[in-house]
Amino acid sequence: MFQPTKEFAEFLDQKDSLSNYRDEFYLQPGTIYLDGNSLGLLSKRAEQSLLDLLDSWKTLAIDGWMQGDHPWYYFAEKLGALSAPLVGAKENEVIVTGSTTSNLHQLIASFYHPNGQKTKILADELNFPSDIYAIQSQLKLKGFDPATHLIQVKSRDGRTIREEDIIEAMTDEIALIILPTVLYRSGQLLDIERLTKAAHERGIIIGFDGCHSVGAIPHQFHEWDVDFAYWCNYKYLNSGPGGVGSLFVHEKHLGTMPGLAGWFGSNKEKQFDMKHEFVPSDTVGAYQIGTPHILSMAPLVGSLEMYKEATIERIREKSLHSTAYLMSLINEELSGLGFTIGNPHEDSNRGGHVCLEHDDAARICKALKLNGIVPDFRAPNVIRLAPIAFYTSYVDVWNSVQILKKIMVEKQFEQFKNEREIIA
Ligand SMILES: Cc1ncc(COP(=O)(O)O)c(C=O)c1O
Ligand SMILES: Nc1c(O)cccc1C(=O)C[C@H](N)C(=O)O
Repeated sequence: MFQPTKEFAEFLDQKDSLSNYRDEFYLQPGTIYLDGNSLGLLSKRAEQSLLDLLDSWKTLAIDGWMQGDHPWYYFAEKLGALSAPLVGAKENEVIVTGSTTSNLHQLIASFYHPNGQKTKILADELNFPSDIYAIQSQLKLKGFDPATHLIQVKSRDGRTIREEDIIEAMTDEIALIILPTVLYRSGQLLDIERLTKAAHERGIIIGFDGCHSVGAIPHQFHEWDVDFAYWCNYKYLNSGPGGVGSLFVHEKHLGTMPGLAGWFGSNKEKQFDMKHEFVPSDTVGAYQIGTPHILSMAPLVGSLEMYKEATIERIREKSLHSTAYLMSLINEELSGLGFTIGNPHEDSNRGGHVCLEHDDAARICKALKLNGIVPDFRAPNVIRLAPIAFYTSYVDVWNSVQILKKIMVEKQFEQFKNEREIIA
């Protein structure tokens, strides 16, 4: 279905209905950026919305809370409502607040209610470390030993987690399940609907870390009955380093007390009554704690506008096509050079990046960077390559594989130590 020539890459670019978005991003000349799954690039619209919010501070000062195009008091709710279509949520189910890890703390504090023999938390052994640290510390706060109360489903191949194994681990002792939607290293996409159904049949609450899928893959969190989810906005959603995270809580759980209360979780009419009795918002806004980080939320305005236009369905379609194209070029051009494609191959199980394994991965990444290609390295042996629907062209993908081939044939990587940098 794909041809390995440059002309074919150019032909794909001509047919690409999202190609007009590329010029909206700050792409550095001479660089092909394949790391938008870790930190997305700045778009001109996101930059403008940040400048707009700065201006509201400049011109309105304290009145910016209730005035201007984006009154700060309602900004987190407004951005949540704008994000809702990306994850198949209702407007009152998504809020932009906190960071991925602090949101997970809030959600465990709210949804982990050990009771009788149901006292354990189920996760997987390949999840991102920060999630595991949060679970361990929340277990300790409840007086449990993570060594016995955190159950981590094992991977059979070191890359992926079998859904059957997860379901088998949903025993009578499990009170809460936390899983990634897409695994950060291998890019495996889990069947969220199936796992949610299996958890609920066993009376278990289930939540998902959507860092590696939201903005690349459409979800239907409300319809699938997912209890909660949380994600960052600085990867596919291009909201900038340290950009504020998001959380989803299913409508059926709204109207109850959050585990960690703070005045910005209040009912908005009552917040400034300054009473010591906390009255939570009846929306997902209840899960906020302190004052919203307005300037770190601002780029999302421009970014979400682009998603509204482009639609997450078209983005997923191009992303799947680009990663399939990348895999076909890897198979065609790099065979016999020691590479293995570690991500699932089927569209239904694949996230937004390609996981390329090699024993010399760390130093191949260094050689790629020297040649103007930006991947990232994940120990022990993974090069992650993410063609981003908004700004990576098919010619970029073609050029990247050609450069990688040259690096391997000329053994350019041998000039480096096979060790990661401080930030991999
Ligand atoms: C899957 C996953 N979970 C959690 C995190 C931690 O996010 P944060 O640093 O925003 O809390 C990241 C990325 O850093 C991630 O990729
Ligand atoms: N959050 C990051 C950061 O503050 C610095 C460097 C990278 C990150 C990341 O997001 C890494 C990313 N979660 C990963 O999948 O590895």
